[in-house]
Amino acid sequence: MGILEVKNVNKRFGGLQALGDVNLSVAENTCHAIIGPNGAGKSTLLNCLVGKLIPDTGSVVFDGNSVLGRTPFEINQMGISRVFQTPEIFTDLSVLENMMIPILAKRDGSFRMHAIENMMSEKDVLDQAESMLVDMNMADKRNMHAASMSRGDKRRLEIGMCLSQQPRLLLLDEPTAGMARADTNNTIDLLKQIKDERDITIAIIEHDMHVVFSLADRITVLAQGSPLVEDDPENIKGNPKVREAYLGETA
Ligand SMILES: Nc1ncnc2c1ncn2[C@@H]1O[C@H](COP(=O)(O)OP(=O)(O)OP(=O)(O)O)[C@@H](O)[C@H]1O
Repeated sequence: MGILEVKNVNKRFGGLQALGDVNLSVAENTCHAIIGPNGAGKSTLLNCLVGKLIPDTGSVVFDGNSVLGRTPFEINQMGISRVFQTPEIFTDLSVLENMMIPILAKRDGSFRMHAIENMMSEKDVLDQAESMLVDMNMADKRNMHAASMSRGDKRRLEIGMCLSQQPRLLLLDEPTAGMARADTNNTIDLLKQIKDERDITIAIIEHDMHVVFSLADRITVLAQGSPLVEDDPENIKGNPKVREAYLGETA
């Protein structure tokens, strides 16, 4: 039994079957990649896991509890954190202030913007944020304006902000989209480090096969809304069905 169990999930948008009978089991403390061509249903599936979409039928169970019917905030409190394609950071604030926000939100169960004014007097929150910046190799950037960071560093900060909430499942939605190769490689190294050092499960959607094969322990290929195959990376690489569906090659 995986930490995340998706069973017979269906989702239609009008006449379009975006997800058809999706089954997915993500084992605890592994990195599970979900790949597939454009329009295969990857983002729709991810949205069903975090409460942004509700499946028409089927179940989504995290650590023995259904996520269906819960708000994105409640699902986050259950231990699922999501990193979006575009970094979701506060560009007007410093790197340190950004890191403090999710820690405050987790502690208080909500976050109000005026809390920023008194944030620096919160010694425990400050210590946790500083410590996470050290873990992310960003301590030297603590006073930088978040807006002035590179795309790779913004993503590093955002991943750190997610981790500061101590999630058990980290969902990554194309974490290296739009990055230069050097930033992509730094992000791969960071995610490998997170995998090795933390008690965490990672599910990743990614188009860049270099990223997928560097990180994934298990891969599910979606095609036209349904799982085509699930296997280990080595077997996925050589699978003619995958090449045909995903790479557009004939077997
Ligand atoms: N809100 C929506 N309303 C109508 N159709 C939608 C909606 N969201 C997604 N779709 C459609 O559902 C299908 C699956 O889309 P989805 O974004 O999940 O695919 P994807 O695999 O994530 O694609 P990509 O790799 O291009 O991001 C597509 O045909 C898309 O146009």
